[in-house]
Amino acid sequence: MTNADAPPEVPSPGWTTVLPFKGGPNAKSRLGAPAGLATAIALDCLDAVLAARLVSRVIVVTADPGLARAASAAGAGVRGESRPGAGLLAAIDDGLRGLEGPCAVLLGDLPALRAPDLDEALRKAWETLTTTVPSPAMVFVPDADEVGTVLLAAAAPHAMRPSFGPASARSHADSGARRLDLDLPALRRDVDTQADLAAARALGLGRRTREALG
Ligand SMILES: Nc1nc2c(ncn2[C@@H]2O[C@H](COP(=O)(O)OP(=O)(O)OP(=O)(O)O)[C@@H](O)[C@H]2O)c(=O)[nH]1
Ligand SMILES: C[C@H](OP(=O)(O)O)C(=O)O
Repeated sequence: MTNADAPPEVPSPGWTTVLPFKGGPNAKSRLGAPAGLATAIALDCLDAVLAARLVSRVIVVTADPGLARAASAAGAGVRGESRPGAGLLAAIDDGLRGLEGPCAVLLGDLPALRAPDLDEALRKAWETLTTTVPSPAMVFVPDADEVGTVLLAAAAPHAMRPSFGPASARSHADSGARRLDLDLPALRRDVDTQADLAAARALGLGRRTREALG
């Protein structure tokens, strides 16, 4: 197919993006990270989301007062957890409550993420949600290991059925979400372990994470 034959790009509207941050002393426990590193990873990810052109509103959900202050100072809307300690899915529910229009949940442990990566993913998400027949209710991007999920998106919050947790890529696919095939390694590089952190470093870490690592 030549460029002249390519279908026209579907313009994407602005997205509300929900970012859950656990924070506190138990954040990134598998990484064995000191609190400063977990916070740096979260805030680098937030910076990329705030800079994305297709993101019109950012909602951070966290029970961590320090992260809440930093996220608010950076320009994000911040919500506390209505049921602290109830876990990730409860926090995501808090973030999605009362939203309207296209919305995405992005997990907040992506320290190599850049704004153009997220823009490309959201553009593809909108195209897939609006032009695929039959249209999927949700789309998702699996993590680099193909086990977890980094991004889940829908045209409206009532269509969101998040099933983040163990093997969530499979759970989201089983629930009818369409997988987005994207060549965006930094978007898919979540950091759970030291090996993941080394892989993220090779892609290029955000400033705060670099500084936290010395
Ligand atoms: N608000 C909120 N965010 C959470 C919660 N659990 C996980 N998250 C966030 O969801 C994303 C993915 O979670 P994980 O990779 O399991 O992160 P984590 O729980 O800090 O890491 P581990 O302790 O190693 O499991 C990260 O951005 C976490 O901060 C929670 O209970 N509340
Ligand atoms: C929550 C989970 O994240 P992971 O623990 O795999 O980072 C997921 O991908 O759904």
